[in-house]
Amino acid sequence: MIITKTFSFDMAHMLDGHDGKCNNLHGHTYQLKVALQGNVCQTGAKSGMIRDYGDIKQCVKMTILDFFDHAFVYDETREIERQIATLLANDGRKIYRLTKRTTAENISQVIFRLLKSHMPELTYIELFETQSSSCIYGEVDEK
Ligand SMILES: Nc1nc2c(c(=O)[nH]1)N=C([C@H](O)[C@H](O)COP(=O)(O)OP(=O)(O)OP(=O)(O)O)CN2
Ligand SMILES: [Zn+2]
Repeated sequence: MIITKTFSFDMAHMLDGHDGKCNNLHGHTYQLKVALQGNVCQTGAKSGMIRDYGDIKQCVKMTILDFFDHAFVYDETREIERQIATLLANDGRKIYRLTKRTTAENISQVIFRLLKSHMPELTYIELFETQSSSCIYGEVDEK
């Protein structure tokens, strides 16, 4: 049995060196689906639940949304992205640093690993960059 919960956040990024429009600074409203698999609790306040949806919400907020929502997420290996991030940070704006390109694939890996350390039942995530483009990343990929 798998339970899922879906979140939304807005994020600015650029794919420096991309051979198309994504070379430019732009943003997306990402949809993040998290999926958890585990034993259903049999007793107490959480009886009948794998994990309380409210607890999942709290965890995703504190671990992901507080950092990514309305942030400029950048690849520290790219000079121009670093310069923009520095400019924004010096003016008190929200930035988040990755050590690689901010593709859906790479962001998914980062998000999965951050969440997994707080929610061991996490099985996979699906990150929608647009309504028609998503990346699924999970335990199978980790092994
Ligand atoms: N495999 C990947 N390809 C692309 C990524 C990515 O993360 N992984 N990212 C981009 C850009 O960020 C771009 O903003 C999104 O590209 P695209 O889907 O082409 O954008 P559209 O606005 O045209 O999306 P529609 O859903 O088709 O309207 C590029 N490629
Ligand atoms: Zn994009």
